[in-house]
Amino acid sequence: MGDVLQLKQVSVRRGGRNIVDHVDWSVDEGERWVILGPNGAGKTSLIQLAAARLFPTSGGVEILGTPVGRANAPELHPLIGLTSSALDARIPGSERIHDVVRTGAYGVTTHWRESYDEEDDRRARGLLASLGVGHLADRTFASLSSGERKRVGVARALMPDPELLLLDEPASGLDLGGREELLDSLTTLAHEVYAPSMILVTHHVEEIPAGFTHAMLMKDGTALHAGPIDDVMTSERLGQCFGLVLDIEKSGGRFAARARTA
Ligand SMILES: Nc1ncnc2c1ncn2[C@@H]1O[C@H](COP(=O)(O)OP(=O)(O)OP(=O)(O)O)[C@@H](O)[C@H]1O
Repeated sequence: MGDVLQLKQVSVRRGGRNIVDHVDWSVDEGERWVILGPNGAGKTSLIQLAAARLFPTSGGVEILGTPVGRANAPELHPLIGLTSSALDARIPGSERIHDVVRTGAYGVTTHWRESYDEEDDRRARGLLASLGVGHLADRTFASLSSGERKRVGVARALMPDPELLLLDEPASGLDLGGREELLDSLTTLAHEVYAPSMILVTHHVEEIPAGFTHAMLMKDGTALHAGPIDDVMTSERLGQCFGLVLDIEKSGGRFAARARTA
């Protein structure tokens, strides 16, 4: 098992402590995971391990059946789509949106000497359209709203047709309309036959798209609970993770949570 991603007793040590602490985790084809946890729990570190952009201090990571090391990580990168605000920050503001998406095929953030064929152009246009931002293809990255940038980021991450899609806080900073449009796009993507396996990090249960299958709750670098989403997303488990007494509800495949009042 763990044919997409397998972590065995993975720790990452920084500043004299384990920021990821003995994590075991398996992600299989077709699964869509959400990772939740308080600030500093280790969620982004875990995503970076899954992206072969961070390496364990101890333990082993396998991506798509290949044990990951610094030497072979670049070969794995085209198989992994990644979107995060750190990556968005590296894209020059003057870059044309069509190029922002096309350069995702090479995992670079600015158009230089790579060559593209008609199929690449068609794919970039198709992805922008499927994320509802096809009309922005000729605009510059700097001219987009944060919600539009997030959707362009997902289109870019999908450009190399990855087998694993990693989304680090894709809905952060979006207004209600922008968040709902993005989640709708992700739910549509989740239900496509050839959709990649997905891992999404968020701070808010309301930002979990319908159709996600599994959840991990992280705390202090550990995987406190991990498994099928309805087993993990309970008031008791989520409350334990965030140190709160919570009520959690699910309706139409979406979750909502709030602190319990006396
Ligand atoms: N190079 C480093 N040296 C020391 N500590 C680090 C280093 N990199 C990360 N950390 C710490 O590791 C912890 C986990 O960070 P990480 O970004 O993975 O958490 P997170 O759950 O994504 O947090 P947030 O929800 O706030 O984005 C944090 O306490 C962070 O300060």
